[in-house]
Amino acid sequence: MPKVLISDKLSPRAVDIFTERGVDVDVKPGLSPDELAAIIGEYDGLAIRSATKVTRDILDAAPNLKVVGRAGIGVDNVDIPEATKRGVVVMNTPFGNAVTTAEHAITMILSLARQIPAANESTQAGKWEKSRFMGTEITGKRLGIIGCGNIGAIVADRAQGLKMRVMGYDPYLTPENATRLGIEKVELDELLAQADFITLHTPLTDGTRNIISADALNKTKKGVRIVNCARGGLVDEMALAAALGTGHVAGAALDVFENEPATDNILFGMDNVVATPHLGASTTEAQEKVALQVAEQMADFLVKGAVTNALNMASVSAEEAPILKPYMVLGRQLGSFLGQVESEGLQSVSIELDGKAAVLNPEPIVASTLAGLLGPVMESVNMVNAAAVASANGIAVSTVRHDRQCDYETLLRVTIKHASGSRTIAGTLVGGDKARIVEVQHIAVESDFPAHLLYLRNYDKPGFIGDLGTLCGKYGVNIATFHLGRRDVGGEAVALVEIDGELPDSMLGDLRALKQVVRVDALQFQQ
Ligand SMILES: NC(=O)C1=CN([C@@H]2O[C@H](COP(=O)(O)OP(=O)(O)OC[C@H]3O[C@@H](n4cnc5c(N)ncnc54)[C@H](O)[C@@H]3O)[C@@H](O)[C@H]2O)C=CC1
Ligand SMILES: O=C(O)CCC(=O)C(=O)O
Repeated sequence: MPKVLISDKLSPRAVDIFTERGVDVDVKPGLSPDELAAIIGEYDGLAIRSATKVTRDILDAAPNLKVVGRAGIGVDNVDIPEATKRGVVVMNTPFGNAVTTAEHAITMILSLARQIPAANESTQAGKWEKSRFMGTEITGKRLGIIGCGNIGAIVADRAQGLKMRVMGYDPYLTPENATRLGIEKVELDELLAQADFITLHTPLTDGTRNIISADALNKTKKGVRIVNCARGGLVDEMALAAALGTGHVAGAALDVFENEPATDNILFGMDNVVATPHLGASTTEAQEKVALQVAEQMADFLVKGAVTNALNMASVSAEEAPILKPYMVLGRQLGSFLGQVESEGLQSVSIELDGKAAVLNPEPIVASTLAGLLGPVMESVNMVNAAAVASANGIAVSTVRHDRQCDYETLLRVTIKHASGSRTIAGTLVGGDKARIVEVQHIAVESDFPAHLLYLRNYDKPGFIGDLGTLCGKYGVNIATFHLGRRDVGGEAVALVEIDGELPDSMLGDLRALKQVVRVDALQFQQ
């Protein structure tokens, strides 16, 4: 039974879902990095929110880890490139807390406009400072949204309900979507110059770090108010403190900070600052949704092979997973055959899907084929990183889905081009799920993918089988199955010979010396 660790505070519904779906679960929030590293080796899955940092050190200590599930949106606490290298799928729940976070941003806008937190504190302290808390109306004010994705779009909708005029800066926002969302699409400088309120809703990336810098703040309108419910690091906190100090920025409401937990920060204690401790996603409804969703996704992956909302792998639905699985095995074995035969100078790979295979989601099949192909040549290649590894090594990958009559009910063909030529192999599924070779170099020949297979290219001449049998006898190698194919009588031929156990190295030399033999490869297949 797969085993998952929940290392942050998640709704208890997650435990129920894991248990109902056949996954063992331990709940241990608040572990230090060392404590987590000491136990993570036992687990197949790790479910987190934002407190757990999934670093290279944690991944190094997790040889069995297959999936990290983030109950939330931002995954900047997970080292995705390192997870990918190790074949660990990283999933998030991209929608579960979006409404709640957008509502927090709207709350922050209103809190700033009417100075609610400070007014509350003063009133409850027995002061009656009516004239100190003069507010600003938000009706008709310009709201600039930086990042108009899921959350930004919901903020735009709610702000329009409050009669704000909404503009947005997002390089990936199409004019059509901007019109549909009622957002005036502008460049960053225009937004900075015109907005009365600026709210941030981008991920933290190299492109967005310090997007609100000292320079950007200089371009803003005097009296602007700034809201950040996305990530600390988007706003330069020193520059913001300076701009608040001069009064150029009238107020800032921050849910997120450069260093969290933020127990000390240059902005704390300033009159016009509202701060919350990363509460954007903290409503009962959102936490229920993300916990439930992450548990469902992780359990479906670990139990059925379904992949949903992964950031480093193609999606596979729970319905598709059992159908795709045998094709992924077939692709891996065909790839492995070619990868063992031809390991040098790979230039391109073409994966053709014919018959029933042509209507399937090709991405997982292609990923598995590439993992099989590159595995014998490169270390640490897996389904999760195979496409990236191929691309990084300049190997062009193409997929062809044929819409034509096929001799087989279903067929996969893999063709590679390498420095000195090309190789091709095709396979089918027998009985719906058993991988079988049906062609090598366009020569019809049938074989399973046994643990040990001799692949011989020879000439179709009398004496070959006798010579091969004699050598096997001499070395004590038992032939389990024997399959022959030829292009034409007396011409190029192929033999696929299943043997019981590994081929002795010295026998390989003797086989290659046989006069009818062109090449011999001793192949091994994962069972
Ligand atoms: N405070 C909290 O508790 C929460 C914070 N978040 C944060 O909110 C962020 C946004 O979440 P979603 O809207 O769901 O993500 P999303 O991926 O739907 O939207 C992000 C948008 O940012 C845009 N973007 C990327 N680079 C940009 C750039 N350089 N300039 C302007 N726009 C850029 C993208 O095109 C995209 O439209 C998350 O990445 C997460 O860090 C999310 C949930 C809760
Ligand atoms: O889990 C949380 O409380 C934080 C949520 C968040 O920041 C996110 O989903 O990106």
